[in-house]
Amino acid sequence: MSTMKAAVVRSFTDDLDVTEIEVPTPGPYEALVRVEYSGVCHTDLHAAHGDWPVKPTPPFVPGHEGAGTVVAIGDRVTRVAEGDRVGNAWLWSACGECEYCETGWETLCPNQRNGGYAVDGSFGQYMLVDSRYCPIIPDGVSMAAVAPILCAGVTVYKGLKRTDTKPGDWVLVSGVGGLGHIAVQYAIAMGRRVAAVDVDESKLALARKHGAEVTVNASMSDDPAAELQGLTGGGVHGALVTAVNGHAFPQAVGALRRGGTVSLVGLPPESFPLDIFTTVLFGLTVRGSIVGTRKDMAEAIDFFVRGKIDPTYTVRPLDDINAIFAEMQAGRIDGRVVMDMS
Ligand SMILES: NC(=O)c1ccc[n+]([C@@H]2O[C@H](COP(=O)([O-])OP(=O)(O)OC[C@H]3O[C@@H](n4cnc5c(N)ncnc54)[C@H](O)[C@@H]3O)[C@@H](O)[C@H]2O)c1
Ligand SMILES: CCCCCCO
Ligand SMILES: [Zn+2]
Ligand SMILES: [Zn+2]
Repeated sequence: MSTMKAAVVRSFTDDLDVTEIEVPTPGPYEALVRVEYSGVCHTDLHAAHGDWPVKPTPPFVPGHEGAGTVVAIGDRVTRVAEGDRVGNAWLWSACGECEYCETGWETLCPNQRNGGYAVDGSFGQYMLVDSRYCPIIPDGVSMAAVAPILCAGVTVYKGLKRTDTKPGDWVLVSGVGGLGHIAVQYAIAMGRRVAAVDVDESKLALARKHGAEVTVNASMSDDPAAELQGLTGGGVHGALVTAVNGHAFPQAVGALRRGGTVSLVGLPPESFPLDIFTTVLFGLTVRGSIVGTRKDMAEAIDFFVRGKIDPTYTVRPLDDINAIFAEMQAGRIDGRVVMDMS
């Protein structure tokens, strides 16, 4: 039995256990991947804490922004071969047969399996992927830099598409952390004008660095929504909320122009009030958006390959995972942390 180093969630209240575990064996449609880098998504922190109603079952290995090289394949695999560069993703697999899979909405598949949640993920030196769903990583790009695209990138790209905005429209990015700072870049690349809101000045500086025209610090504003309405000449046409605090959600709705759409992506385990009268009177749309399909993933990676997206990231060792989670919980991570799995 060969072993690998991995960070394991053994309980929702303890630190992750960085230890040696067995290297898995690929099933018929699976590939075994030597992980080179893995991004750390706030979802991994939610997972490790059991934040959500549908909880993972410890022990498990989190991580769904893993990038690496195929080292073994199952006997039914045709889409990838040994030596290919692939990633894992939240959408680890889907059924391919339900009404959602049949209509381009595999991300809504009720039979989907999720990487780093129901299936061990990329916080280890090896991981399994479903060869029919794993993202393909083109040659010639940095594995460390592409890792954040595998969740943060595809999620904000899809979430921006779901704001129903067009080039020249104002888009608010609420929360400019791992997802949000990449959202600013996709929005700019998609021709939108970007407003950004966060509660941390260094995050807002990062938003401006990546192209945000106006920024608002919600922790220093009496009414962030009104301020954004003023700064954008009547409100934003679309909003993408990636914030990890419920207060950001009604603020984003309040920042919308008449007829505007807010795409909810952030997942603080909370709810928020939605004013019925103004939602109806102003014809507002409030919708949830979950990661992206394989097609969205390929498109999001293509934006990156063409140099339109430049994730801000810090490379750290797997051994730092508990410190990384503590810093993330405290809002002290600018951009993305990418762990070196060598
Ligand atoms: N829907 C999806 O498909 C999907 C995909 C990936 C991540 N997520 C979720 O998105 C959220 C963000 O993930 P991340 O990795 O970017 O997290 P992150 O910790 O890197 O960033 C969160 C950001 O929210 C900001 N924030 C906190 N309170 C705020 C407030 N009141 N107003 C505005 N901003 C505020 C923080 O300062 C930080 O910049 C998490 O809840 C994660 O689970 C959802
Ligand atoms: C419901 C959880 C969605 C998490 C997406 C990947 O971060
Ligand atoms: Zn994620
Ligand atoms: Zn399905």
